[in-house]
Amino acid sequence: MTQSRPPAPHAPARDDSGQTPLNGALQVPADWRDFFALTKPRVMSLVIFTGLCGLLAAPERIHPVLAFTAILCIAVGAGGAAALNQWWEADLDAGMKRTAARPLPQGRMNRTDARDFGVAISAGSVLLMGLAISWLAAAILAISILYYAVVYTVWLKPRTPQNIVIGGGAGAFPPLIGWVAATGEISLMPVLLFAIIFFWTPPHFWALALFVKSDYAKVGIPMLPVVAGEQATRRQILIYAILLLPLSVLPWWVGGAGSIYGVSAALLSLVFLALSARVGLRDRTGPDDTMRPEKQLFAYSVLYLFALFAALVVDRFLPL
Ligand code: HEM
Ligand SMILES: CC(C)=CCC/C(C)=C/CC/C(C)=C/COP(=O)(O)OP(=O)(O)O
Repeated sequence: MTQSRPPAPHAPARDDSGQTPLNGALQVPADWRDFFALTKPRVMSLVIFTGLCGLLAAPERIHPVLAFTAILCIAVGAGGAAALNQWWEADLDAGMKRTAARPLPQGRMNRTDARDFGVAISAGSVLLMGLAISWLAAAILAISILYYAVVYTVWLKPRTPQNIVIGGGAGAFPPLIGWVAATGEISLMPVLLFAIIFFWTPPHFWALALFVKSDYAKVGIPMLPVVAGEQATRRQILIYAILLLPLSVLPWWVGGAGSIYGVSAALLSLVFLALSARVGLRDRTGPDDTMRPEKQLFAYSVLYLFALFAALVVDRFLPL
């Protein structure tokens, strides 16, 4: 039977000692579900999927046990980085509707436990990747963890509206890591896969930022719609979607993928461009606007990346 947990009060102020949860006392001691939630499993599912596709699309095969270990390391490393992100941002998360139900703002976990968990599983994943797979893959995994947990979360996010453009590099590493785990080296194809996610990230995130703008404004995070306004954000979304179209077909153009991938990439990116144009060319919205085109673009962005990377793998095993 599922254990029922009492609703926790909305978290108030920051605990400066960093030793206790935000609302002073634990409401319910943390259990595995809280630690699991700390890894942002829904977001990381796509990170893991793109990492797996990078590994499967590579021209060399490794033993299934090693392949499983490599993907496990990517998953655990990404989860560790997500835990560190939430440890650092616990007070901000408490102030935003979208994030207030997370374990730390809800007082289900000590902040130090979240930090220690994040450090332990991040370090463990890098060490295992190095010992079992390769130190090059381990080094790239370590860079991506530090990129997300430190460069993006601590440095860029609170400082610049270009935070996710530069920070987008963090989420673009998994297919590169998967590829390097399989082949032991970096080549053009994994760099192209990195570039695709890098250019996909701004429309993915800014579509969401447009409809949760007030949350970010409330806690003082300088996301683009807050700082530059809605219209500028809409134009930027469109620009990145235009760039993504030729970029997504480049793996086929350079001969790194076949026509199943090429046709899929073109079709998927055309739909992405159409939805982005609907958002990008939209006039000002009023306060009661449902932001349906923005919500649809965000949902499609997730589907897009799943489908694009799935096409890459199908293409690899069913070349036409
Ligand atoms: C700097 C880069 C990125 C930022 C700032 C960002 C931000 C976000 C945010 C704020 C959400 C809403 C999540 C929530 O409310 O819990 C989200 C959802 C999501 N993101 Fe990203 N994202 C980024 C990159 C990526 C990357 C690289 C991937 C995967 C390759 C990814 C996959 C997802 C998925 C799958 C969801 C939907 C989760 C759900 O179904 O609830 N994101 N993203
Ligand atoms: C292997 C490895 C380390 C991969 C990195 C994974 C990854 C997808 C990084 C991108 C960042 C991400 C999910 C940001 C969420 O934004 P946020 O943290 O600003 O969102 P929030 O407001 O929901 O906390």
